Amino acid sequence: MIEIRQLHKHYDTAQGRVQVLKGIDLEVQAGSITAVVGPSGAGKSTLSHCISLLEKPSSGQILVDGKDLSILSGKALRAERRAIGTIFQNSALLRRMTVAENVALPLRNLGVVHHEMEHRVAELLERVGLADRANSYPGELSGGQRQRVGIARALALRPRLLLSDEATSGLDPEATAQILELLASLRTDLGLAIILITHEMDVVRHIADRVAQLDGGRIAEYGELRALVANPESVTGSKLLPLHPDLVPAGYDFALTVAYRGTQIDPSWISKLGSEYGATVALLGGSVEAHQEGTLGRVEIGLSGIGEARAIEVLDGWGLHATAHSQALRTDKINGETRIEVTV
Ligand SMILES: Nc1ncnc2c1ncn2[C@@H]1O[C@H](COP(=O)(O)OP(=O)(O)OP(=O)(O)O)[C@@H](O)[C@H]1O
Repeated sequence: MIEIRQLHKHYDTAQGRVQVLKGIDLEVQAGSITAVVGPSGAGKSTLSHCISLLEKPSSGQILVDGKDLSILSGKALRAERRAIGTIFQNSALLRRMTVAENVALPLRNLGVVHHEMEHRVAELLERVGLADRANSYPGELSGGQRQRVGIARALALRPRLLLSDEATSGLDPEATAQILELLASLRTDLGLAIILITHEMDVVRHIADRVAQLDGGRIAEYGELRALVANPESVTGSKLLPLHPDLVPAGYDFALTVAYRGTQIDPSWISKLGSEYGATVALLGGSVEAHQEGTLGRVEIGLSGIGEARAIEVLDGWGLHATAHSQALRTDKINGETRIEVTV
């Protein structure tokens, strides 16, 4: 398990002290993926550099299975840093070395004997699906393949934490999907703790177990992905599955924001509101996606023919968390806009 406790980082500049990280607490269990998201300047890169021990935190702890790595330096730091493998946006491979030589680098630096090294490199390349490209040079590979070589190299010393710093930025959707599939399999098969620093909400939604929203050097929100999405008040949740809160359409009594809370939601719940409770439902907007642990969804509906409290109660019984629109929104009725009408 990786624990980051009260991590602070400041820089002293000619203009004075810049406090970048202001007490970060994070806990990443083995076999789980935590995404760190946040706007530009929030401190994501600084956090990444501190976790990978490229930079020393000003204060706080980075505990790997209970051992504080932030206080180490020199030889002790080099030895313990092995617990943390990092993959970067540009994969950072050496262009004049083959794929196999790049993956072997950390093992070579450690003085691993030749035949053991060859065996391990072959195993790693097999793991990332590039066994047939051992003798290629990075320039001969696609961006996604280079990134997989970077992952193989990061795994060479059997780390317990894999830190992915914007590793899928700039990759096309297919290559991104392959990298995410690989990371998910590493989480499950090797029980790795993975920290994903990213600005790509699609990536987070597909793969993260927990999400930390960094803002101004602090964690503004932190929790299970499912819980954040199911909480209509969560800022992170609304970024993960954005809705466009809208007004109650003409002819409808009220509108609800409905978040999927359970993992087994009956997909016909909208029509059931009509067939079983006599409601008329307008679908105003929404986003529903299959996720590894079931369906994630946030949907906005307009309703009539049923009371608001009753609708909320019924939806709750189906594993759906409904919240009413604010009074201000309800008093304004919309006219003339195209709506998707659901016949129930
Ligand atoms: N070496 C440094 N000296 C002074 N200030 C720094 C230094 N490194 C980062 N900062 C400041 O810390 C803040 C956070 O920077 P950081 O690069 O960590 O943010 P970020 O969330 O990664 O942003 P982006 O998504 O744009 O890469 C910024 O205001 C930046 O100017």
